[in-house]
Amino acid sequence: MDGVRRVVDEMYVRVLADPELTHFFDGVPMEKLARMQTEFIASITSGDIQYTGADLTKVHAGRGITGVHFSKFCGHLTDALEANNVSSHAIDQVLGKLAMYSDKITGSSNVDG
Ligand code: HEM
Repeated sequence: MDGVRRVVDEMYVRVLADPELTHFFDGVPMEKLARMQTEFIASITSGDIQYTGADLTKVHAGRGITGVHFSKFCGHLTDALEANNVSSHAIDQVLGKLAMYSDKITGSSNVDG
């Protein structure tokens, strides 16, 4: 969990510095978000951890998140994983799992992605 948390913190530094993504996080309690995101990523990469946060479809609905935003977000995660010396094989596995959630994240705004 500590390793995942390091990666997640680094990812959100990059996401918040991205002019196309930062406004989505205005007013969002980032400490709680980082905690839940850590739990979520840990849960999809290890069978021992259970995600206890909000339903991903509900929490992202109505925010106007497109496939382009989703891809950029995953790009920042990739950079954060690389910066923490995660192997490219393991990175591919994480990205492959996350790709399965893209419909939940982008919802009905998935028009251009
Ligand atoms: C693989 C992609 C993604 C995953 C796995 C993911 C996962 C999560 C998780 C676990 C939460 C916390 C839920 C809770 O508080 O219980 C969350 C919240 C949030 N996500 Fe995502 N997310 C993804 C992509 C995105 C993208 C691309 C955006 C916007 C560009 C985004 C914007 C948000 C916002 C604004 C919240 C905070 C909601 C709130 O607390 O009010 N997410 N996400």
